[in-house]
Amino acid sequence: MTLKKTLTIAGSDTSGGAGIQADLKTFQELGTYGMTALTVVVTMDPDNNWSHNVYSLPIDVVNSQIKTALSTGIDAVKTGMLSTEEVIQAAGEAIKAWGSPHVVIDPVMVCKGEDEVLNPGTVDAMIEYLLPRAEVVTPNLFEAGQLAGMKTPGTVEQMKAVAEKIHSLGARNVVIKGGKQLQHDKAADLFYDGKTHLLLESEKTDTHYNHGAGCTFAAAITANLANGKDIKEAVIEAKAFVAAAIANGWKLNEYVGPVMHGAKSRFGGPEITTTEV
Ligand SMILES: Nc1ncnc2c1ncn2[C@@H]1O[C@H](COP(=O)(O)OP(=O)(O)O)[C@@H](O)[C@H]1O
Ligand SMILES: Cc1ncc(COP(=O)(O)O)c(C=O)c1O
Repeated sequence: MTLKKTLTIAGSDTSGGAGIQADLKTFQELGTYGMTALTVVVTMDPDNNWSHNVYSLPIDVVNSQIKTALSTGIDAVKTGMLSTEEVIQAAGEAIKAWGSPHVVIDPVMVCKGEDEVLNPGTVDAMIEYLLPRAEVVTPNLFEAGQLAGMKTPGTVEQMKAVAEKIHSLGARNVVIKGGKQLQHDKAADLFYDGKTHLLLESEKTDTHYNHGAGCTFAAAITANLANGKDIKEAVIEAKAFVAAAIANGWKLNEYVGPVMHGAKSRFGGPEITTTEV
């Protein structure tokens, strides 16, 4: 049996819910063979309210992993937490040389909650090296505003304007995640392919146990693209996958509640409605 090969270039979340851990669990659930290029290791301090430590790997080590993985003939690539401009440039150049279209950019800038984990200046590098290579980019509201150089969108109309700006920077498709943040009765994301704005909606789960949702969503899109789905289908199915994962999120300890990456195959996923807006 030949499996489609998916690569994540991202950080390690030691707590297991986000980062490459989320990506590998998702790749596995969706029947692809996952490979990794680690950029940073994130640990949490149990003696200091679970505050985050971020340890960056040397650029040579990052490059060597990317080269190893791409040499195997990868079908789709995802990027997640890329700690420095140097790593963003390296990832972008390797993806360009690789030359295949299935590139999912999750422009991770902050972890959910408080901790700033990315250095300032990385936004410009993402715009230069990653957006022009993206089949799809998946910012949350804050990240979308940063990429567009506009204020953080707070309404669907504002999301549309921001999506158009990000598309003009070279990303072929844009999904802005309204998620829990957007003042809206559903969990709503805006999908823009350069022609049509589609609002994707599912029931909003009332939970704090959503750690890793963004990574899981982007990883599911990546696996779906590797498996041959078109971009719209890949995004809609990924939304159902992550919605099920959030609905079954659970408490790891008093600080963090990860999503359950394998929920959809066990319990099914919700219906996603799509409306042109
Ligand atoms: N409470 C929720 N109920 C259902 N879906 C949600 C909820 N929160 C987020 N989502 C969905 O999960 C996906 C990831 O979004 P989000 O968690 O906001 O990303 P990020 O982790 O990057 O901030 C999106 O499709 C979003 O709409
Ligand atoms: C390595 C890593 N990548 C990405 C994220 C972003 O996680 P989320 O999917 O919850 O936005 C985190 C947050 O802790 C992380 O530690």
